[in-house]
Amino acid sequence: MSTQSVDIPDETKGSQTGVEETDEGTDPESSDGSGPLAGEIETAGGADGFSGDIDLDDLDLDTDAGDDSEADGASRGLFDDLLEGEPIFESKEVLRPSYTPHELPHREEQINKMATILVTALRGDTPSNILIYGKTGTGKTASAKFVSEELETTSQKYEVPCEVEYINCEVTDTQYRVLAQLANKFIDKNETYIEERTEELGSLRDRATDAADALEESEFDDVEAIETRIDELEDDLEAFDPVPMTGWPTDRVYSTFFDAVDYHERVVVIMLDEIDKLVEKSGDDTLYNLSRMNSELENSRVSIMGISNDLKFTDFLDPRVKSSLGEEEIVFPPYDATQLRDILQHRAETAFKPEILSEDVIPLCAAFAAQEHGDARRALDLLRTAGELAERDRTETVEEKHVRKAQEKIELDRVVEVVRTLPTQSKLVLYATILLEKNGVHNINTGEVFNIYKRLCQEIDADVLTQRRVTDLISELDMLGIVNAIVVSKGRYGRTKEINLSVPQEETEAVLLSDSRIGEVEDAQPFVQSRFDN
Ligand SMILES: Nc1ncnc2c1ncn2[C@@H]1O[C@H](COP(=O)(O)OP(=O)(O)OP(=O)(O)O)[C@@H](O)[C@H]1O
Repeated sequence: MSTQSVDIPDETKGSQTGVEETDEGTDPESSDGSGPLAGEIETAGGADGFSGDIDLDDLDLDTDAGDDSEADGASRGLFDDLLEGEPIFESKEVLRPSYTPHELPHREEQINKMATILVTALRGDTPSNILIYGKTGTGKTASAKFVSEELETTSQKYEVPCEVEYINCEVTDTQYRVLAQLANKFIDKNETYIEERTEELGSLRDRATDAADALEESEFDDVEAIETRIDELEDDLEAFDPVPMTGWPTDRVYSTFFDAVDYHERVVVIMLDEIDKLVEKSGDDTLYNLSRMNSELENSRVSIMGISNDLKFTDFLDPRVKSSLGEEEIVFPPYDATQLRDILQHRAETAFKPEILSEDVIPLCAAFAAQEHGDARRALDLLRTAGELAERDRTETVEEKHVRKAQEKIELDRVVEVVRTLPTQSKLVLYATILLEKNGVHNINTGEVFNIYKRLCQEIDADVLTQRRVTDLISELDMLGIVNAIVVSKGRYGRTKEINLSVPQEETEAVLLSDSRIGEVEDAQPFVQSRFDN
């Protein structure tokens, strides 16, 4: 609260601190209540009030009434202030990653290819398995989800049973979890199927009880047969046993999943997003089991759609899995700046109020994102952040400078996240580098980093790694883009690394010190300095 007192307009302060106002203040209605931090100001007024002819009772009353209405005014003012001015966004949601666009410009070719393969499902046959590749932000998930939704809608229209199940393998990354999640999803679907079917049969039974010819078009000979079928369905419903998140042997999870899928006739498409993460974490057993299911299923058919950022992940697969999974491959190339411009243009039309974006905003966002690696997610993030910064500046339009600031902010957020999640030893190595830079050392060599690092470890009682290991950690920091380490030859003295920080020093240091362990190094300056004095 205290910081808000800075914003109080002078005239408001005057009217509330003045002694002559105190009497009026007894009437809560008369207080304008617009000044934040009223309590503070009111106390000052009250103190003044003792010097005049004011009844103490009045004074008490005054203080209370003033406090209430002013406190109320403070919070109202806070939001009123922020709501002031024309909003920039029509719907910010449209720019968030969770939003699924209805149109995906520049992905027609890939979408058509997927549809051509999956249409088989609508004819009741098994579609080929599909592997989708492409770098991050190239629209793989968005396109696959778009096609799946269309597939499910069309299957309902033509009453061909076809279902798509989506699993993100970055989150669900073991065979147990994948199979358990699928089993439970299919059990849920089977429950709904049984409820609908029992209802249909119940109504058929009622009609058949009234008039026997109601059964003519059905598969049942008499009412009793319907009753028996309803009982069977109800028994099945009772028998479904959802898989717990841990604890069962894998073959029991697999057979529960298998039975759930095969419960009735349908084609099932299993979409495994970030499939490379699953293989990396737990090998290719899941894929092996899923890809050989069709030969054993009696009622249903399964097709797999794998999505991966990593073009090489199939190198780690068993050759049988590899050939089965990659029956069809679709590549999503990175977007170029012109394509990104189109994508942003489409989204911006619904996301922003009309005429809010100045001319160069979209081209600049597209150019920045194209420089990265043609990532639409990055382009959309930039546009949204630029809008938010403009909103914060309370300007009426989003300008080029907002995009540039957004680019810096996103980059800094990335650095903060990477640094925050480094292991302690890497943080110590990085902190040693920062301390050296702060002391004016450039082109730092590994030995210098190692010496300061050792002192830091001693300060906080951490294990000291060997210089060789520290060199490896420096290489890792280089790969993460946090430092820049180049190998230079020192002639007959051999080779060494020259290390420079590639991220903003102050912010990075602040992130490091927010780690309680690193924060223990209270004042590292003296010993760093002493190293240079020697
Ligand atoms: N052609 C496009 N038109 C409109 N929006 C797009 C297009 N391509 C991608 N996007 C948007 O970009 C963001 C990232 O797309 P998506 O999640 O599909 O990428 P991805 O290739 O699956 O990336 P990752 O591999 O990182 O998951 C999403 O918000 C998506 O809506």
